[in-house]
Amino acid sequence: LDLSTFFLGRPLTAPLMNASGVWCNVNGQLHALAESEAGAMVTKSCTLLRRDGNPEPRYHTLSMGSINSMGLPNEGHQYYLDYAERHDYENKPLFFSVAGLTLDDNLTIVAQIQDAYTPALLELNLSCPNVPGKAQIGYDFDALDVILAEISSAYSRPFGVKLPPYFDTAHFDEVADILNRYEKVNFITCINSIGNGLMIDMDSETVLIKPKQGFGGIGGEYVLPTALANVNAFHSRCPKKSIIGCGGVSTGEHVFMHLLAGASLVQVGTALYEQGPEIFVRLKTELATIMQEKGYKTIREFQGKLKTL
Ligand SMILES: C=Cc1c(C(=O)O)[nH]c(=O)[nH]c1=O
Repeated sequence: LDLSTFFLGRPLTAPLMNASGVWCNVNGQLHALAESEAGAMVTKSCTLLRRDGNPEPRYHTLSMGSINSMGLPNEGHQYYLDYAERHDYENKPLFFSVAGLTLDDNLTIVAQIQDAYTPALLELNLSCPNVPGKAQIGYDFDALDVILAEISSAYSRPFGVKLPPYFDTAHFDEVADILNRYEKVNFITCINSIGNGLMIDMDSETVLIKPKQGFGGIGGEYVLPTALANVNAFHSRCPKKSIIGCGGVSTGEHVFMHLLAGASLVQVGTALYEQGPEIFVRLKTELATIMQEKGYKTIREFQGKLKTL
C-alpha cells in the first residue's frame, strides 16, 4: 500500500504532519517530530521577538476536543531559522510558520527567511484568534489582499497561507477570489481553530482558561465538519493550489475524509497534543487498513474524489 503522497512536487512518506503550534515550540519537540512517522512538520508560528504568551491556564482538554488561548508563545523567529538551518530535509520537508504582529514584522521575518536560502516552506498564519487586540487578518478581506500583495513582492518563492474557518459560501467565494490572484500562494492550510469559543466548569461555575475571560480557539472532533467543508470549498475554488487539511483529525478515517475532500496533506493538532508524535504510527496504520478494505493502492486513486449525491 502506497501511503506516500506528492506535495508540490515533493514525495512524502505519509500524508501526515503536525498542526502549527502543537509539539513544535522548542528544539526537543521539533526533534521528536523529525524522528516521528509524520511525512512533514511545521514550526510554531513565530513573531519577530520571543513571546511568553498569555497567562495560564491557557489550554484545556474538552470531551470532544480542546480550547486554547496560548497567545502566540514562541522563541522568536531567529530560533526557528536556526532550527531550519539544522533540519534534515532529506528526512522530511519542514514548513516554517510565521505570524508577525504587524505587516512590517511579517515582512522583516520573511526577508530573513529569503536571505537564509532555507528549503523550508513558508506557511503564513493569517488566523491566530488569541492575541488580545489583534483582529484576525483572515477575516479582514482588505488586509488579506494587502498582506498577500506585500509578501508576494517581498518573497521570491511560492508560499502558503493558514486560514481561519469560514462559515458562509459568499466568504468562500470572496477569499478564493483573493487567493487566486496570487499565483505564488501555492498551498492553503484549512483550518485554524474555530476562534473564541467558551466552555464552562459545572462544579466551579467558571470558565476553563484564564485569558480573554475564558474565550479561546476550539479544536478537535468538534471542528471536523467545518474543517472538511473548508478543505473542500477551497479545493474546488482554487484548482491551481494544493490544500493542506487541518481540523478534527484523530483517526485514520478522519485522515481519509480530509484526503477525499481534497487535501494533499493532513495536519494533526489536538489529538497530537494529547497523544504525542506516536500518533502518526497509528494514523498511518488505520489509513492503510481503510485503503486495503476499499481496494485503494495509492492515495491518488481517491484524493479529492468526494462524490456528491
Ligand atoms: C498563532 C497563534 C495561534 C494560537 C495561539 O498561540 O494562541 N492558537 C491557535 O489555536 N491558533 C493560532 O494560530
